[in-house]
Amino acid sequence: MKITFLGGGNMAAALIGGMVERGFAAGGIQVVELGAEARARLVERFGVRAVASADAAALGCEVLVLAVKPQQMKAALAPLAGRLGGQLVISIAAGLRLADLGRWLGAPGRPYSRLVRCMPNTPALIGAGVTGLYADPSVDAGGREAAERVLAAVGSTVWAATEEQMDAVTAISGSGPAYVFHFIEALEAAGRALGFDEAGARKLAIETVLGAARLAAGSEDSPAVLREKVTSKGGTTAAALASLAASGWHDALIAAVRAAQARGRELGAELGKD
Ligand SMILES: NC(=O)C1=CN([C@@H]2O[C@H](COP(=O)(O)OP(=O)(O)OC[C@H]3O[C@@H](n4cnc5c(N)ncnc54)[C@H](OP(=O)(O)O)[C@@H]3O)[C@@H](O)[C@H]2O)C=CC1
Ligand SMILES: O=C(O)[C@@H]1CCC=N1
Repeated sequence: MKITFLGGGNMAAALIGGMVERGFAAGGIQVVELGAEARARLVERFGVRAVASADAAALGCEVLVLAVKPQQMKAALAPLAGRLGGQLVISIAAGLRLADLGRWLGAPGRPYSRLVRCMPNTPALIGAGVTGLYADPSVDAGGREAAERVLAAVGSTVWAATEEQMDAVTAISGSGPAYVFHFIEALEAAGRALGFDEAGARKLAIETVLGAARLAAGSEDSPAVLREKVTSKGGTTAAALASLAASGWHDALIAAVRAAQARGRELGAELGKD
């Protein structure tokens, strides 16, 4: 499968790195990226072809992945408008709606509809991503399978029932790694405050999150039951969890996810006006 990325930043690099690592031929991957340094890095790291603008070779792909920032999308698509000939287009942009992408990509009066919205996350780089997908209703089973094949190469996939749900996917798992890194930072800071050096505190924090996530993923017990199994009556964990509850962190996290979802909707509405 020939695949071209429009935009070669953080998320495109995570997807490309994960795909190449998992046996996707680098020769079949091209990147259209404005930045000369970013292009050179992609060529050096992954052996892909990187160009500054979408030439005929770049558009001679089966799958085009839109991986520029939402605010950059309309301008990035302008040179492609009306030039696509049936390629499956996968947008990974937060918020942007299929109808607006289709309008920007199509010819006047003829919106492009072979479109799938996807929301991956950066653990794709190590094949441990999770991606939500939603296809325009006109995309056939072959198109849906092709989108799923690309994203399944770098982790697991979940189909959303409605396009609206993509803003929720973005808020939970797209942005989610940042919440987890923030948690690791806090646990590491606690380790430092309790006398460990940086390396020791970081190792304790990261290995705890890694081990707990692996245990949760492989266990028949729910996360709540696993938590209870750590929490001895009258013990240390109970003291920590009571302190966390008093700080309202559980509701704070739910509010944070809702804020991310609202921002996704806002981006879609704001940017789609044009
Ligand atoms: N980062 C993440 O964890 C995730 C991001 N996403 C989505 O992925 C998309 C990209 O995000 P991210 O990788 O973080 O952003 P980056 O800014 O790292 O990557 C975007 C890249 O596209 C380049 N670019 C801008 N305009 C054009 C153009 N017209 N043609 C070609 N290249 C262009 C940018 O160059 P320059 O820097 O010079 O502007 C930049 O290198 C976003 O839409 C985001 O919503 C989705 C899931 C997770
Ligand atoms: O922060 C963002 O907007 C993007 C989308 C999900 C993760 N990063």
